Amino acid sequence: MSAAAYKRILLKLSGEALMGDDAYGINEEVVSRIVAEITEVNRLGVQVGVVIGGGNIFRGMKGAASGMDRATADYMGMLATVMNAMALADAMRRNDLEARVQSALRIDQVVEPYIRGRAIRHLEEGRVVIFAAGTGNPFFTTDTAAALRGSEIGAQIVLKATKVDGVYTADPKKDPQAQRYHRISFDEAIGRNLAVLDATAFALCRDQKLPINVFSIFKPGALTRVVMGEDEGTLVHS
Ligand SMILES: Nc1ncnc2c1ncn2[C@@H]1O[C@H](COP(=O)(O)OP(=O)(O)O)[C@@H](O)[C@H]1O
Ligand SMILES: O=c1ccn([C@@H]2O[C@H](COP(=O)(O)OP(=O)(O)O)[C@@H](O)[C@H]2O)c(=O)[nH]1
Repeated sequence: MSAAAYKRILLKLSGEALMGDDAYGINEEVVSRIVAEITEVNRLGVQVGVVIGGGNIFRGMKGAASGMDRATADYMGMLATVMNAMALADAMRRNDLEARVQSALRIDQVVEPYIRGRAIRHLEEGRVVIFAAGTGNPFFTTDTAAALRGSEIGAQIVLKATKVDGVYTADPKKDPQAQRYHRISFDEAIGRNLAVLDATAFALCRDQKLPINVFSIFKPGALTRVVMGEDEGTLVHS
């Protein structure tokens, strides 16, 4: 019997974190460690949906800053997440973990389109579903996609695995005095403009009463600890 605290989770993986110490792209070692952790959680009987970012390949804001049309740049960012999703699914296959990629943008020869009912069915069958191409809309982020897909599939929590080990009073990369919160309410996180998630994602999770746990993608065993209901990172709650 599983002693996990959740039956269904939505895990948001930072694209940038997939680079590891590389300057660009996907670091094999990082991906296989993440896959091993997801496999462990899957074997505990937890249904896992994943939203993956694309920042290791392309970020819309960066394209727009250098003069590109913002929407065009954002579509490129969404396509970057599809590549990451395929790499992740393939790493899962090599680890004997069944996975399906569903894309919010149609590329039927490559991956399944996003169909909510089918995604839920895959989850019930014990397959990991990787949601690619974010929300399918420019001007959004994969954090918002995580809040959206998490709400749609009825996940009990959104787990944001990122470069920092929780939510801080200020950006810890800029302010060495910043203190980590153990728990924080949505109202306070939004009110204080804490930028670890974008405001749209925070607002959607708050409306849906969908808690978020922010933790470090680099800390071995952290994902399992969060899933077991142990104290790890920061819990953002209603
Ligand atoms: N109050 C805060 N607490 C924690 N991290 C913060 C905060 N404000 C800004 N950040 C920054 O948010 C980043 C994580 O968010 P983001 O860049 O969206 O990551 P991801 O690529 O995982 O989506 C961290 O690297 C951190 O520097
Ligand atoms: O619903 C979405 C999700 C993502 N993106 C684009 O895809 C890029 C990659 O996603 P994100 O920056 O969220 O990835 P991460 O920060 O997790 O690496 C973004 O910069 C956006 O340009 C988008 O336009 N709409």
